[in-house]
Amino acid sequence: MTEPIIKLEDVNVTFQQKNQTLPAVQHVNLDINQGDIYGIVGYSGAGKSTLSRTINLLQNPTSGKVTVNGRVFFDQKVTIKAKELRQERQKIGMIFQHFNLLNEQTVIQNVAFALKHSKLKEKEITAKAKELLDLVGLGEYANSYAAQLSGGQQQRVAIARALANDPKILISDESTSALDPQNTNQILDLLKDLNKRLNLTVILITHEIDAVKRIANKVAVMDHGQIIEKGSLIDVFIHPKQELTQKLIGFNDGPLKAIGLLTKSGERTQDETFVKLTYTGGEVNEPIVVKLYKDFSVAANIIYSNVDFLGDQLIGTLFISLQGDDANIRSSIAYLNSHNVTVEEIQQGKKQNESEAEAV
Ligand SMILES: Nc1ncnc2c1ncn2[C@@H]1O[C@H](COP(=O)(O)OP(=O)(O)OP(=O)(O)O)[C@@H](O)[C@H]1O
Repeated sequence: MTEPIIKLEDVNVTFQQKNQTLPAVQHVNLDINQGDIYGIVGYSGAGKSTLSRTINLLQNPTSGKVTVNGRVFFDQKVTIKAKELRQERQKIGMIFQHFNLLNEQTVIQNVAFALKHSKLKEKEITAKAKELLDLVGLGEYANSYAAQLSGGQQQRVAIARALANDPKILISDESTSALDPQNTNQILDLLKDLNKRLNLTVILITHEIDAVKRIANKVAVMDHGQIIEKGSLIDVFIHPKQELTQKLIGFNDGPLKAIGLLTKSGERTQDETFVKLTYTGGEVNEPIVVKLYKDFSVAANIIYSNVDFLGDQLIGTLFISLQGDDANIRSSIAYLNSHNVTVEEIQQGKKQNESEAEAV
């Protein structure tokens, strides 16, 4: 297995504020692989920016270990010389909510500015800046002034500037937070495109879960300086374990409440088995309800169904009640499991009580 491009081991950052000690980042362990789009999501103050700044030592950890591109930057103390750190930082581009462009300079001058200290000659710098502007779809705006561009276009210039030194990693710290939904999606799609074309590793710091949903393949949820949940986007979205994760992703507990109420009111009989089915796109190509009835004599009533997208992956969710002979119900669940449908049985007692408690 290849080494992660970024490895954070038990990273802590503590700030002293007056007489108080503030643990901004606590015991963070994170492996980010080359080519990942890693979403780091959480509410304001969770420690996301501070954590991302430890990657290039813009913020020194209080303790822990930071390894980037195979170089140990920090191991309980800074372990890299200042000059080498400057070189290594060039491999890590950053973009922010505010574009920080030089408004009185042209777009191409803004990008060329990042190459000022490179070994390239002036002509080469101009050619490279033009190439970068083409890459972000702004070639025709090269000679416009930064201030004349829309927010989305200005963020594109900032992206071109961040890519000037051919970084392997791009840290996007709330880069779409100041943009309207259309520009947000265009910038996110550009990041995804750059990730594919350049094999660029992207760290997407955001409080907007939809941004993560649109382009990330991995996600970490931060709360009070800690990573409380992390993993592949699909796993975390389908099986969110922490309450905060459920809240962030807008986990719909309506179906559980409905099942609780149905059983409580006696509308449904005790011999029903309630299940939640989850499947990813293309995997369910037989009509489940018909199949269960025809082959297993199990009647399936749909309580709730939904389809959602994670990137371009379709995720289907179905809450159904199964009625029939117990052995047949078991066989039908086994059938579903063997057809790439995740089946979760809803323990009426437990989930019902939980959902009732929430409903009060
Ligand atoms: N340089 C600093 N000195 C003291 N406290 C700081 C410093 N930087 C951040 N903090 C504090 O650390 C905590 C985490 O801040 P951080 O900016 O990392 O959170 P965040 O999740 O990125 O939120 P936001 O999106 O609002 O910036 C906050 O309580 C913040 O006030």
